[in-house]
Amino acid sequence: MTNLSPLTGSADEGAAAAAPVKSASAPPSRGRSGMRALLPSWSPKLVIGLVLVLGITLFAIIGPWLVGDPDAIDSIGMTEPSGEYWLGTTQTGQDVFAQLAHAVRGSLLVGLVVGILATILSALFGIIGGYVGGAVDEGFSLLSNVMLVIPGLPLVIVIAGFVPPQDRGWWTVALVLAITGWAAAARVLRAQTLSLRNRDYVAAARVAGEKRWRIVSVEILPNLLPLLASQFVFAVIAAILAEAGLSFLGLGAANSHTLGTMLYYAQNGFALQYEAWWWFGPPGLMIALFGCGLSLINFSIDEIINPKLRVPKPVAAKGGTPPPAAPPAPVGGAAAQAPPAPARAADGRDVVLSVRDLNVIYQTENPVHAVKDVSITLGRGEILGLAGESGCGKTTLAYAVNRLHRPPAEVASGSVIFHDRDGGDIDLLALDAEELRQFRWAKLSMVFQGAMNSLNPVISIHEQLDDVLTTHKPDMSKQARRERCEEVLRLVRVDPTRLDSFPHELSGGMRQRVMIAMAMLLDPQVMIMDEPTTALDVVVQRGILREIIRLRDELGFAVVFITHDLPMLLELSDRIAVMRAGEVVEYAPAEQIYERPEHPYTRQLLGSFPSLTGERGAFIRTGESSPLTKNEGAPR
Ligand SMILES: Nc1ncnc2c1ncn2[C@@H]1O[C@H](COP(=O)(O)OP(=O)(O)OP(=O)(O)O)[C@@H](O)[C@H]1O
Repeated sequence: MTNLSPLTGSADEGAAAAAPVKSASAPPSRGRSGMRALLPSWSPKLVIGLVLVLGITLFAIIGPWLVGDPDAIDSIGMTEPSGEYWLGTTQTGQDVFAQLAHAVRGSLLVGLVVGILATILSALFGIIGGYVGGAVDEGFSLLSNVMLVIPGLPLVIVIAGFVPPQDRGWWTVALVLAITGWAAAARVLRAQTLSLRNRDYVAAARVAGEKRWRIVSVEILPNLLPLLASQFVFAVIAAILAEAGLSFLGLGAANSHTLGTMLYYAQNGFALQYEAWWWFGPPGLMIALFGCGLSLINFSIDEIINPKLRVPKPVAAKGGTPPPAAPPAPVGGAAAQAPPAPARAADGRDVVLSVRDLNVIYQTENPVHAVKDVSITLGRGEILGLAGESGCGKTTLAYAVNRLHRPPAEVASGSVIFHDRDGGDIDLLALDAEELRQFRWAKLSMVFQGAMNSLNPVISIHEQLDDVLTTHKPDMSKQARRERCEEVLRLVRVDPTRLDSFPHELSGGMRQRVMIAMAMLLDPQVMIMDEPTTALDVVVQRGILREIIRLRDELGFAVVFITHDLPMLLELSDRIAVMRAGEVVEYAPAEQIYERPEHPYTRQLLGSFPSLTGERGAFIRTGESSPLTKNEGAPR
């Protein structure tokens, strides 16, 4: 059995399959290119945050040049805001507006310096320690742990108090705050780095001989950027607040103007008692507005840095007219509107699932019509193969059938009806969240692409299987749940003593079988398997496929088996649907697909597998039984 090699002569067609599709329901694209594509969408939160932060920063930069000397004393004493003094004067006649301009600059400098220093320190100790490991990590961890257990504020007070007031400028305070403020962030970064360094792409970079500094800066650092950015923002806010607190205690930057020192002098000048709101109000408001602005930007940081988290906006058509909205998922009476499903599939089986004219579109800047007018009927106990080259829409179809698709994917039209064993029809596109939760897994389960990595590494196999039972069958006793878990493991030929193992203690094939066992736990009527054996070697793959056929024969569930491996499907399936660029181009019994393929694309797919015509394709060429023959129940 070979994997699908790139189809000769089909490069354009393959590109067409993956290319954004402009269809009647897909509005004209207004794609962003280059750097613009990297920009986040302008959410109100981000806009307000940026306006606040940039406005205050601008005031801090140019304000001090436009105002007079903030320390100049005037004999007019404390006066309310007026045309001459926009924010009034202090007890000693100093201009509050002039003080505010210098104070905002001072506080922002403290915040910026602390933000930069604390982020550098936390990145250095957290990321380097986490990646290098060993003695370096232990040393760095010890240091950050020590910094964490020392109570922060008293330490800041001691350090700040140690520096004589005349030497205590804003930079001294900033240094003290940075030294005491990096440890918690370093711990988080270390934990994240430990997890990232075991990822496959980092291992691949290591094997490829990349230097350590490059692995850290190119493979690991970009994944930590959202964390670093929010830690920076948090450090800036915390520093401005801490400086204000220190100054309020008289331990702040004695010879500098900051918002904290302004509040300190306002308090010492009895501004509250004199109800001189113009003295203590503006600095307090500035701190609140700047913190608020940074927090709002912080909300958008993940979206800015991680393209996966960007919420796609509906794309407007040229000329400002909104695009024709995709019809919403049918509700309520959708089953009635859909063409009635045949009671029996073509081969005489009862129908368990019927998909009619399903359309799924990824509503991105360049909408992708990934599933086009697909209609398929799954018979009870049938194995339906879904074949087609990469990107033709197989996974999108499977997800939409199970309502697992997420924005930007939208079901534009069509229906998916489940014909229950008990007689009722269930319109899957009309189920609400709770109905869907009860339906999934109990009646239709799914084995995902790369399933062997879907098990949680820190939870035992038993707990993971047990979770499914406790969720769907809360009345089942503990003993009965254990017995059912053992039973399904036996069904997939994994020793039940493995129940208490953790995923890493099992081989890839065993993990795959456990996932299939999990999908069978609730005795579903349909199982969708999305390339469940792709990552496995051929021998293990065949073993698992044989189990699937045996289990189907024993338990009678239907299977939708998705793969690009057409020869495998020919051996496994009753019927095969061949997909191309989102459409089902041929849908027929497996024998017919093999013997009399009608569509040129099916012929092209078949022709691309050398084993079909070579020595090893005996079953395919002659119809002779192979070790993997349908309805064969013999164990490996
Ligand atoms: N989140 C997304 N946003 C935009 N387009 C997407 C998204 N996910 C998938 N697509 C597009 O939808 C089309 C179908 O993708 P799908 O993953 O369903 O293909 P597939 O046949 O399952 O491929 P494979 O066998 O490689 O998994 C592709 O053109 C793909 O680029």
